[in-house]
Amino acid sequence: MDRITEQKRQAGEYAASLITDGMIVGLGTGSTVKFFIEKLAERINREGLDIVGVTTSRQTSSLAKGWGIKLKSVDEVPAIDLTIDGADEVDTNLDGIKGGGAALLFEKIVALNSKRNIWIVDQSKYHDKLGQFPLPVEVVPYGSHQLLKRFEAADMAPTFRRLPDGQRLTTDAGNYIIDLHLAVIEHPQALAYYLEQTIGVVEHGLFLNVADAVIIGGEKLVVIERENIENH
Ligand SMILES: O=C(CO)[C@H](O)[C@H](O)COP(=O)(O)O
Repeated sequence: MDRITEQKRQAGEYAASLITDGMIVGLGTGSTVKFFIEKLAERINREGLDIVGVTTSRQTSSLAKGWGIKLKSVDEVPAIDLTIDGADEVDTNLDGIKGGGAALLFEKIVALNSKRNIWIVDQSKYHDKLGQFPLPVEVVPYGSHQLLKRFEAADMAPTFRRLPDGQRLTTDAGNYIIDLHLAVIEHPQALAYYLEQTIGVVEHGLFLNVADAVIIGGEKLVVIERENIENH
Protein backbone atom coordinates (compact mmCIF):
# COMPACT_ATOMS: atom_id res chain seq x y z
CA MET A 1 0.00 0.00 0.00
CA ASP A 2 1.52 3.40 -0.96
CA ARG A 3 1.84 6.24 1.56
CA ILE A 4 -1.29 8.13 0.45
CA THR A 5 -3.43 5.00 0.44
CA GLU A 6 -2.12 4.10 3.88
CA GLN A 7 -3.12 7.55 5.16
CA LYS A 8 -6.60 7.12 3.65
CA ARG A 9 -6.90 3.75 5.36
CA GLN A 10 -5.85 5.21 8.73
CA ALA A 11 -8.32 8.09 8.51
CA GLY A 12 -11.14 5.84 7.30
CA GLU A 13 -10.64 3.20 9.95
CA TYR A 14 -10.37 5.77 12.73
CA ALA A 15 -13.66 7.33 11.58
CA ALA A 16 -15.34 3.91 11.91
CA SER A 17 -14.42 3.93 15.61
CA LEU A 18 -16.59 7.05 16.08
CA ILE A 19 -19.82 5.28 15.13
CA THR A 20 -22.01 4.19 18.03
CA ASP A 21 -24.95 1.79 18.30
CA GLY A 22 -28.25 3.10 16.91
CA MET A 23 -26.75 5.81 14.69
CA ILE A 24 -28.05 6.81 11.28
CA VAL A 25 -24.83 7.32 9.36
CA GLY A 26 -24.23 9.22 6.12
CA LEU A 27 -21.89 7.25 3.89
CA GLY A 28 -19.78 9.43 1.59
CA THR A 29 -18.15 8.41 -1.68
CA GLY A 30 -14.62 7.54 -2.74
CA SER A 31 -11.55 5.49 -1.99
CA THR A 32 -11.09 6.83 1.56
CA VAL A 33 -14.71 6.18 2.45
CA LYS A 34 -14.25 2.61 1.19
CA PHE A 35 -11.86 1.98 4.10
CA PHE A 36 -14.40 3.51 6.49
CA ILE A 37 -17.25 1.34 5.19
CA GLU A 38 -15.22 -1.85 5.35
CA LYS A 39 -14.23 -1.19 8.97
CA LEU A 40 -17.76 -0.14 9.88
CA ALA A 41 -19.17 -3.36 8.38
CA GLU A 42 -16.63 -5.33 10.41
CA ARG A 43 -17.77 -3.58 13.61
CA ILE A 44 -21.47 -4.07 12.79
CA ASN A 45 -20.92 -7.80 12.37
CA ARG A 46 -18.58 -8.26 15.32
CA GLU A 47 -20.35 -6.02 17.84
CA GLY A 48 -23.91 -6.40 16.54
CA LEU A 49 -24.35 -2.63 16.11
CA ASP A 50 -27.70 -1.43 14.83
CA ILE A 51 -26.71 1.06 12.11
CA VAL A 52 -28.62 2.52 9.19
CA GLY A 53 -26.60 3.99 6.34
CA VAL A 54 -27.66 6.81 4.01
CA THR A 55 -25.54 6.74 0.87
CA THR A 56 -24.32 9.54 -1.38
CA SER A 57 -23.92 7.65 -4.67
CA ARG A 58 -24.82 4.48 -6.53
CA GLN A 59 -21.20 3.42 -6.09
CA THR A 60 -21.46 3.66 -2.30
CA SER A 61 -24.88 1.98 -2.27
CA SER A 62 -23.53 -1.07 -4.04
CA LEU A 63 -20.43 -1.15 -1.82
CA ALA A 64 -22.46 -0.88 1.40
CA LYS A 65 -25.04 -3.41 0.22
CA GLY A 66 -22.20 -5.80 -0.59
CA TRP A 67 -21.08 -5.53 3.03
CA GLY A 68 -24.65 -6.12 4.28
CA ILE A 69 -25.13 -2.61 5.73
CA LYS A 70 -28.81 -1.64 6.18
CA LEU A 71 -29.63 1.36 3.95
CA LYS A 72 -32.35 3.99 3.78
CA SER A 73 -32.71 7.04 1.56
CA VAL A 74 -32.28 10.53 2.94
CA ASP A 75 -36.06 10.97 2.69
CA GLU A 76 -36.79 7.93 4.84
CA VAL A 77 -34.91 9.04 7.95
CA PRO A 78 -35.73 11.80 10.46
CA ALA A 79 -32.13 13.11 10.35
CA ILE A 80 -28.63 11.76 9.89
CA ASP A 81 -26.57 11.62 13.09
CA LEU A 82 -23.13 11.70 11.51
CA THR A 83 -21.82 11.68 7.94
CA ILE A 84 -18.34 10.48 7.14
CA ASP A 85 -17.12 11.60 3.73
CA GLY A 86 -13.90 12.18 1.85
CA ALA A 87 -12.81 15.45 0.28
CA ASP A 88 -10.55 16.45 -2.59
CA GLU A 89 -9.05 19.47 -0.87
CA VAL A 90 -9.43 21.03 2.58
CA ASP A 91 -8.18 24.43 3.71
CA THR A 92 -7.21 25.69 7.13
CA ASN A 93 -10.78 26.99 7.73
CA LEU A 94 -12.05 23.43 7.14
CA ASP A 95 -13.73 24.53 3.92
CA GLY A 96 -13.34 22.09 1.08
CA ILE A 97 -13.69 21.03 -2.50
CA LYS A 98 -15.62 17.84 -3.17
CA GLY A 99 -16.91 16.10 -6.27
CA GLY A 100 -13.80 14.40 -7.60
CA GLY A 101 -15.94 11.27 -7.66
CA ALA A 102 -18.81 13.19 -9.30
CA ALA A 103 -21.08 12.68 -6.27
CA LEU A 104 -21.12 16.31 -5.06
CA LEU A 105 -24.87 16.87 -5.40
CA PHE A 106 -25.99 13.90 -3.31
CA GLU A 107 -23.02 14.44 -0.95
CA LYS A 108 -24.18 17.99 -0.30
CA ILE A 109 -27.80 16.92 0.23
CA VAL A 110 -26.71 14.26 2.74
CA ALA A 111 -24.27 16.64 4.45
CA LEU A 112 -26.88 19.36 4.88
CA ASN A 113 -29.26 16.83 6.46
CA SER A 114 -26.62 15.63 8.93
CA LYS A 115 -26.24 16.79 12.52
CA ARG A 116 -22.48 16.40 12.17
CA ASN A 117 -20.07 16.01 9.24
CA ILE A 118 -16.57 14.59 9.45
CA TRP A 119 -14.20 14.41 6.48
CA ILE A 120 -11.43 11.87 6.14
CA VAL A 121 -8.42 12.79 4.01
CA ASP A 122 -4.74 12.11 3.45
CA GLN A 123 -2.13 14.80 4.15
CA SER A 124 -1.69 15.81 0.47
CA LYS A 125 -5.17 17.36 0.46
CA TYR A 126 -4.68 19.87 3.28
CA HIS A 127 -3.75 23.32 1.89
CA ASP A 128 -3.76 26.96 2.99
CA LYS A 129 -6.11 27.89 0.15
CA LEU A 130 -8.45 25.93 -2.09
CA GLY A 131 -8.14 25.71 -5.85
CA GLN A 132 -5.30 23.35 -6.64
CA PHE A 133 -7.94 20.68 -7.19
CA PRO A 134 -10.21 21.59 -10.14
CA LEU A 135 -13.60 22.74 -8.85
CA PRO A 136 -16.41 20.44 -10.02
CA VAL A 137 -19.63 22.12 -11.11
CA GLU A 138 -22.66 19.93 -11.83
CA VAL A 139 -24.70 21.36 -14.71
CA VAL A 140 -27.91 20.56 -16.57
CA PRO A 141 -26.97 19.04 -19.95
CA TYR A 142 -29.29 21.41 -21.86
CA GLY A 143 -27.32 24.59 -22.46
CA SER A 144 -24.14 23.18 -20.93
CA HIS A 145 -22.00 24.13 -23.93
CA GLN A 146 -23.13 27.75 -23.54
CA LEU A 147 -22.27 27.54 -19.87
CA LEU A 148 -18.80 26.23 -20.71
CA LYS A 149 -18.27 29.24 -23.00
CA ARG A 150 -19.42 31.55 -20.22
CA PHE A 151 -16.88 30.03 -17.80
CA GLU A 152 -14.22 30.31 -20.50
CA ALA A 153 -14.98 34.01 -20.90
CA ALA A 154 -14.58 34.39 -17.13
CA ASP A 155 -11.08 32.80 -17.35
CA MET A 156 -12.10 29.77 -15.32
CA ALA A 157 -10.45 27.25 -17.66
CA PRO A 158 -13.45 24.90 -17.75
CA THR A 159 -13.45 21.36 -19.10
CA PHE A 160 -16.24 18.80 -19.36
CA ARG A 161 -15.51 15.75 -17.20
CA ARG A 162 -15.14 12.78 -19.54
CA LEU A 163 -15.01 9.02 -19.24
CA PRO A 164 -11.95 7.14 -20.54
CA ASP A 165 -13.81 6.52 -23.84
CA GLY A 166 -14.19 10.29 -24.35
CA GLN A 167 -17.94 10.44 -23.59
CA ARG A 168 -19.09 13.11 -21.17
CA LEU A 169 -19.54 11.73 -17.68
CA THR A 170 -23.15 11.71 -16.47
CA THR A 171 -23.79 12.00 -12.73
CA ASP A 172 -26.21 9.83 -10.72
CA ALA A 173 -28.75 12.64 -11.21
CA GLY A 174 -28.23 12.65 -15.01
CA ASN A 175 -26.21 15.87 -15.23
CA TYR A 176 -22.78 16.79 -16.61
CA ILE A 177 -19.75 17.97 -14.65
CA ILE A 178 -17.69 20.97 -15.71
CA ASP A 179 -14.35 21.20 -13.87
CA LEU A 180 -12.97 24.70 -13.32
CA HIS A 181 -9.16 24.85 -13.28
CA LEU A 182 -8.68 27.86 -11.05
CA ALA A 183 -5.27 27.20 -9.42
CA VAL A 184 -6.24 29.27 -6.40
CA ILE A 185 -9.60 30.40 -5.03
CA GLU A 186 -9.08 33.68 -3.19
CA HIS A 187 -12.74 34.27 -2.32
CA PRO A 188 -14.61 30.97 -1.93
CA GLN A 189 -17.83 32.58 -0.65
CA ALA A 190 -18.03 34.98 -3.59
CA LEU A 191 -17.33 32.20 -6.07
CA ALA A 192 -19.97 29.98 -4.47
CA TYR A 193 -22.49 32.84 -4.71
CA TYR A 194 -21.63 33.48 -8.38
CA LEU A 195 -22.09 29.79 -9.25
CA GLU A 196 -25.36 29.57 -7.31
CA GLN A 197 -26.71 32.54 -9.32
CA THR A 198 -25.73 30.99 -12.65
CA ILE A 199 -28.67 29.39 -14.48
CA GLY A 200 -27.94 25.81 -15.49
CA VAL A 201 -25.67 25.15 -12.51
CA VAL A 202 -27.25 22.47 -10.34
CA GLU A 203 -24.57 22.42 -7.62
CA HIS A 204 -20.90 23.17 -7.11
CA GLY A 205 -18.16 21.41 -5.21
CA LEU A 206 -17.38 24.20 -2.75
CA PHE A 207 -18.43 22.86 0.67
CA LEU A 208 -18.14 25.92 2.90
CA ASN A 209 -18.81 25.72 6.62
CA VAL A 210 -19.96 22.11 6.25
CA ALA A 211 -17.29 19.97 7.94
CA ASP A 212 -17.39 19.95 11.73
CA ALA A 213 -14.09 18.09 11.86
CA VAL A 214 -11.44 16.72 9.54
CA ILE A 215 -9.39 13.61 10.18
CA ILE A 216 -6.04 13.62 8.42
CA GLY A 217 -4.25 10.30 8.12
CA GLY A 218 -0.49 10.23 8.60
CA GLU A 219 2.23 8.84 10.81
CA LYS A 220 0.40 10.69 13.54
CA LEU A 221 -3.33 10.94 12.95
CA VAL A 222 -4.55 14.54 13.20
CA VAL A 223 -8.13 15.52 14.07
CA ILE A 224 -9.03 19.18 13.54
CA GLU A 225 -12.33 20.33 15.05
CA ARG A 226 -14.00 23.42 13.57
CA GLU A 227 -14.80 24.76 17.03
CA ASN A 228 -11.07 24.83 17.81
CA ILE A 229 -9.88 26.77 14.78
CA GLU A 230 -9.19 30.48 14.99
CA ASN A 231 -11.65 33.02 13.55
CA HIS A 232 -14.40 30.38 13.74
O1 LIG B 1 -16.09 14.20 -3.23
C1 LIG B 1 -15.91 13.03 -3.45
C2 LIG B 1 -16.69 12.27 -4.44
O2 LIG B 1 -17.56 13.10 -5.17
C3 LIG B 1 -14.87 12.28 -2.69
O3 LIG B 1 -15.13 12.38 -1.34
C4 LIG B 1 -13.53 12.87 -3.01
O4 LIG B 1 -13.35 12.81 -4.41
C5 LIG B 1 -12.40 12.11 -2.31
O5 LIG B 1 -12.21 10.87 -2.89
P1 LIG B 1 -11.03 9.89 -2.45
O6 LIG B 1 -11.31 9.50 -1.05
O7 LIG B 1 -11.16 8.74 -3.43
O8 LIG B 1 -9.72 10.62 -2.60
